[in-house]
Amino acid sequence: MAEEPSSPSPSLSAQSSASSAAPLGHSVIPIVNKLQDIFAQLGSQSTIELPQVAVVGSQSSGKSSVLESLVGRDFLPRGNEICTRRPLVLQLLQTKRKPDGTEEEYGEFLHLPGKRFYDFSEIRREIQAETEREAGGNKGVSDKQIRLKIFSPNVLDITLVDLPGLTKVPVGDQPSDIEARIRTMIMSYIKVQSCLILAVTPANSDLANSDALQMAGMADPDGHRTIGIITKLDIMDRGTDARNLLLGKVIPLRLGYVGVVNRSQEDIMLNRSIKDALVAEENFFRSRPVYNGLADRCGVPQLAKKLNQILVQHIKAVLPGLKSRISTALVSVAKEHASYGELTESKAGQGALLLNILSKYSDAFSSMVEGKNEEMSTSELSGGARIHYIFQSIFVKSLEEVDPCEDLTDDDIRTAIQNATGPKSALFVPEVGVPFEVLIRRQIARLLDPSIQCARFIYDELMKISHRCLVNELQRFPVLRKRMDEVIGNFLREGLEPSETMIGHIIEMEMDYINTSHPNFVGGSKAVELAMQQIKSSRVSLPLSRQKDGIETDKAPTSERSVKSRGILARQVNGIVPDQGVRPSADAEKVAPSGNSGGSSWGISSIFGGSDSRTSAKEISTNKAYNEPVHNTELAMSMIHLREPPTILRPSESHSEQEAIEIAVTKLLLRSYYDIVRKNIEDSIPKAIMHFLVNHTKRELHNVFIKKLYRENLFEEMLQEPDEIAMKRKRTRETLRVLQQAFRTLDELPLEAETIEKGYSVGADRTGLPRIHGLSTSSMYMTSGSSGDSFGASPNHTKSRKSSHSGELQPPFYANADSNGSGRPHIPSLYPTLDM
Ligand SMILES: Nc1nc2c(ncn2[C@@H]2O[C@H](COP(=O)(O)OP(=O)(O)OP(=O)(O)O)[C@@H](O)[C@H]2O)c(=O)[nH]1
Repeated sequence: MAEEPSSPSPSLSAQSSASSAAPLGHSVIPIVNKLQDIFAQLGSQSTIELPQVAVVGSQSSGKSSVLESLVGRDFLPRGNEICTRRPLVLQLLQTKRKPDGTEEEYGEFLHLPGKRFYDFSEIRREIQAETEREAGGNKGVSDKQIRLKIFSPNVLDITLVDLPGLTKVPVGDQPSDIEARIRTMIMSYIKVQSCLILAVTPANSDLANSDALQMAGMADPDGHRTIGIITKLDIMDRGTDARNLLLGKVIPLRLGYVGVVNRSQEDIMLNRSIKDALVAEENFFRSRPVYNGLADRCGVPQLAKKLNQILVQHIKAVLPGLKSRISTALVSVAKEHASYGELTESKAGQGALLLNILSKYSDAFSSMVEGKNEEMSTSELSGGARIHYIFQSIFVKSLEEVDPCEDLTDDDIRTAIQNATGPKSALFVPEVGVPFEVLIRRQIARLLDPSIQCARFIYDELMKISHRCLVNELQRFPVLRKRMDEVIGNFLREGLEPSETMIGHIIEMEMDYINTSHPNFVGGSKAVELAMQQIKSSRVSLPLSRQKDGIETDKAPTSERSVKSRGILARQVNGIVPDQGVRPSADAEKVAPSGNSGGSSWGISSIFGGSDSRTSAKEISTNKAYNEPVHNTELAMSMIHLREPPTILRPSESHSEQEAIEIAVTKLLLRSYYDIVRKNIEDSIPKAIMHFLVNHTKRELHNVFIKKLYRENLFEEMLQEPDEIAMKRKRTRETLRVLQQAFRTLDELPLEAETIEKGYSVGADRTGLPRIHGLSTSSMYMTSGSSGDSFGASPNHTKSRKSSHSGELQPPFYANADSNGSGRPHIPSLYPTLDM
């Protein structure tokens, strides 16, 4: 056994030499710890999954003891009765030795910031006290972490998590489902992909029943991040050893096993130090020939080194993601910071700032209206698109749906015709032209309301757009925002007035001159022709019985009649759908066959100023009106009494065919002309609104802002910012600084680190050990010659072992590295039980 006489008693401090074998790890892990602190400062620790090492196992399997040995100090509550009852997150941080060679080791709790614990037994007491604060004094378990940092020159940089041990039977305050609860808690740590799992199983228990391996198998089925730890090698039954366990022959594990000997309860009671324990452990392995050749998997120092190597690779793997997260955060924080702007004190600076804001606002407003805004939503219409929608899909569509004759009954038309005839009606044929004009004006007037409404809608839209401009930038200037809102509100209201006036003019213009010469207007003769056709077809379509029974026919429900005549009447001429309900009145039907062929003589002249034989119909109605008093003549022989004219006079009830034609013609004319006006309105109202309101605002807004707000004496007041903004600016600046620092820290990673260790692929090489970027990890572990030697694996010894195994050229203490001795490079599944 080649012992190094000069070497100090092996403790973790001895690992500093081992760690120098893998300096890359040390260039990375401090960065991660730095980042951890940075993110803790940012209060977003949970957003980054930093690599951790969690210890799992059943109760009293030796988890805390393993951790303690790794740290090299006594500080964890340990023992048969004392268990881990809250997760303890332990961050080991390597510090530099002081120039005078002395070392300083201390712990610091997150819940007691700034308080350094130099006495490690005090740390233990604090852990116990803190455990009880949260989980009570009677075996209760809590998932609330205790966070502890250990600063020491004697540790490797690793974050470790000590977890409560798995237990089956509830004791003390433990709830009945304690096992399930602890499993869930453990799972929440070890399921995280960046968590390395130390699955602790005591050597004196059955590995096949190991809770630790079972849970690790669930969390890490591929075994990429599970290291098996076999404790209590010293108290195995006489005649048994853990060689096969360590070689993975019982349950193979990709990352293999490390066997350790911790202090026994007796050792603890005797206050045996960890240093002594490590010496004892070393002696233990040295004195057991069965463990010869397994130096790489025996002892706490080996575990520490192995862990560190793997951890480095883990960190490497998460770095790019980390970096991109930081840069994303950086971008958004920088943006937020920029939105708070810089403080501007000078008048000139304030003026420039104000001017800039006003210009940007006006530009943003125009962009939104024009649809050039970069932040335009893709989920809904906004800005100009909404304006277009209001014009086309609301305004135009609503107008298109209006039927000008919808609210005009035949009686209305008849009344209008008779009123237009005036006193001469009995003698002369009236013009349809006059009632047409009266009626069409009435219809055109109806267009005013929707047009005004349309303008108001657009006004509302512009208001909305204005509220959406520069929201972020103006956040810091509430006074300015308010003043700008006022200015633009007033300005838009002012813009609404001329547009409404213009709309009024447009409608009045349409009403003022009814252009019956419009080329698209159906015209009188065509209308008459169409009306005649309608009447004719409706008559043809009437059942014979109804034709005979005039009164009944007249009183038949309109709907029934219209439905029947619809098929024949519904023809579109010049864009006009003839009135489907038009039908001859009872009188008309009676009169028509009596030979008044006047229908054929109807033409444009008769409508717009011509004369015709409308007399008969009129006469009938007049006669009828006078007939009633005549019945009473015998009662008034001497004096002829006139019936009092009724206060309200209705049009004559007699309906001639001519009248029916008149009504039909009027409707045709109304529809045709209304169509022309509607098209004009649909076209000119949006134009008026665009010109007087929308574009006017776009053009003038900037000038108006300058005129109303750009006053030197107002700068101060308008650029006032709330305290909250100043605070936010300060906070984001700080966050930004921290993030930038984090980003730089990541950038400072030595290039070689990037290239040499690009993450470990756990594919095993021929040694059965994981490969790290093409390098066998064995070569890395081999650099720890001291530890190999410390178990007496002298070079010679090594050689002999090497040759004893399969003849392959590989380091001796890996000679049996393939977990099942088959030389199989890969262990496909983690837990197939291999019987020996
Ligand atoms: N002989 C011997 N005793 C050990 C070994 N490891 C741990 N022990 C003892 O086993 C007992 C439990 O050890 P702990 O380290 O507290 O075990 P734990 O898994 O952390 O326990 P819980 O936190 O309660 O689940 C203690 O008395 C230790 O001294 C070992 O390798 N050999």
